[in-house]
Amino acid sequence: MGHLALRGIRKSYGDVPVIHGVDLEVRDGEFLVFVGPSGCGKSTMLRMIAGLESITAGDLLIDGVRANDLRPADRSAAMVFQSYALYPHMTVAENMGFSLRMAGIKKAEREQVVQRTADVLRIMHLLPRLPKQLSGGERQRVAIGRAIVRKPKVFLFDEPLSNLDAALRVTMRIELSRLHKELGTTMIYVTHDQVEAMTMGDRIAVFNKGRVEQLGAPMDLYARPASEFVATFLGAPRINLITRPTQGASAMHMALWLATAGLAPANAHKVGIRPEHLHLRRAAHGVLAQVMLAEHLGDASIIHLRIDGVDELLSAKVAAHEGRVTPGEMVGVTFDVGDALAFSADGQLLGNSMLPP
Ligand SMILES: Nc1ncnc2c1ncn2[C@@H]1O[C@H](COP(=O)(O)OP(=O)(O)OP(=O)(O)O)[C@@H](O)[C@H]1O
Repeated sequence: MGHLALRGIRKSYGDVPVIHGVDLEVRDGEFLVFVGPSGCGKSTMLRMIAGLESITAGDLLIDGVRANDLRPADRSAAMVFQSYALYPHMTVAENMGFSLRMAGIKKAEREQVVQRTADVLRIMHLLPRLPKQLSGGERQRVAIGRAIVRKPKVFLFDEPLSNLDAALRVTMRIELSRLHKELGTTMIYVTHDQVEAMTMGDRIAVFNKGRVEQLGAPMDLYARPASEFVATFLGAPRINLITRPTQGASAMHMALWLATAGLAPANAHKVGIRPEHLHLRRAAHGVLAQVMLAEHLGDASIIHLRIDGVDELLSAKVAAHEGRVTPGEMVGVTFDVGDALAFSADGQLLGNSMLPP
C-alpha cells in the first residue's frame, strides 16, 4: 500500500509562510506530479513528505498513520534527487546495496535484490563500475535503483531529470513511466517542466505561491483549466490571452474580442485560446493580422501575429503546409469559438458557456 493524505499542511520558515494549507489525497499506486514555477513550494512539500523538513501545521498520513513526527527512515518513502548523491568510492552494486547492508540484510540476499533491481532497470552491466565511470543518465538509473531496493511505499522524485540533456530526458521519461507500471508503487514527482507533467502524471497538482491551484488528470487540466494561471502554465507555446477591449480600442481588437468572446459571459475579462486552435486564412477571412515571425519546426510551424491595437502577439501553431507565410504578410485568423476559455477579472475560469458540459 502507498496511500497518502495531506490535511491542511502548512510550512513557515521563521515568520515567513511558504505553504499555506494544502489538502491532497495521493492514491495508492498513483503517479502524481507536483508542477509549478520556481519558488512555488513544490520541493518544500516533497521534503516535508520525506521527513527532511518539519511540518509547521496540518497532518501527513501514510496508509492512515500520522507520519508528521516519524524519522525519514521510518516513513517508507524513498527520495531520488536531482543530484544523484552516489558514494564515489563504492561500485554501483555497493551503492545499490548500501541501505540493505545498513538494515543488516545478509550478503547473499542483498546481492539477489541488487541483481533483480539492476535487471528491472537494465543496468546489470554497470554493477562493477564506480560512479565516475557512468554517464549522467546511468547515474540517475543507479540512484533510482538505490531507492527501489528499499521497497518503499512511495517514491519521491525531486526534478530527477533536470541535469540530463534533452534527448536523454525523453528516454528517461519513458523509462520512469515503464518502471512505474512495472512496480505499481505510488510516486510523487516534482518538476517545473510542464511537458514532463503532462506526459508522466496520472494526475497533476499545479502549485502557485504555496497553494495547490488545481488537481486533476493532465488532459482535463489542459482542456478545462480552473484559472488563467493554470491555462498559462500548461501548454507551449502558451495560450493566447485577449483582454476585453475598452473604449477607444482598435477596430481589430473589437473584432478579435467579438470573434473569440461571442458566447462568453458578460463578466468575461479575458478570453484564452490555445495556439493550435488558431487557423490562418487569406486576409479577407477572419480577423486581419500581420505575420511577425514564422518558426518552422518541420512538422508544424509557430506563427507569431500582430493584430492592430492588441499589445501582445498571438501565436498560432499550424500544420507545416498552413504555415508557409512570410514576415510582413497580412493573413486572416479564424478559430472555433467553442475552443475559447473565458476568465474573470480575478483570473478564474468563468461559467462554461463556451465549453461543452
Ligand atoms: N531553508 C529555507 N529557508 C527559508 N526559505 C526557504 C527555505 N527553503 C525554501 N525556502 C523558500 O520557500 C519557498 C518555496 O521554495 P521551494 O524550494 O519549495 O520552491 P520550488 O517550487 O521547489 O522551487 P524550485 O523549482 O526553484 O526548486 C521559496 O520562496 C524559498 O525561497
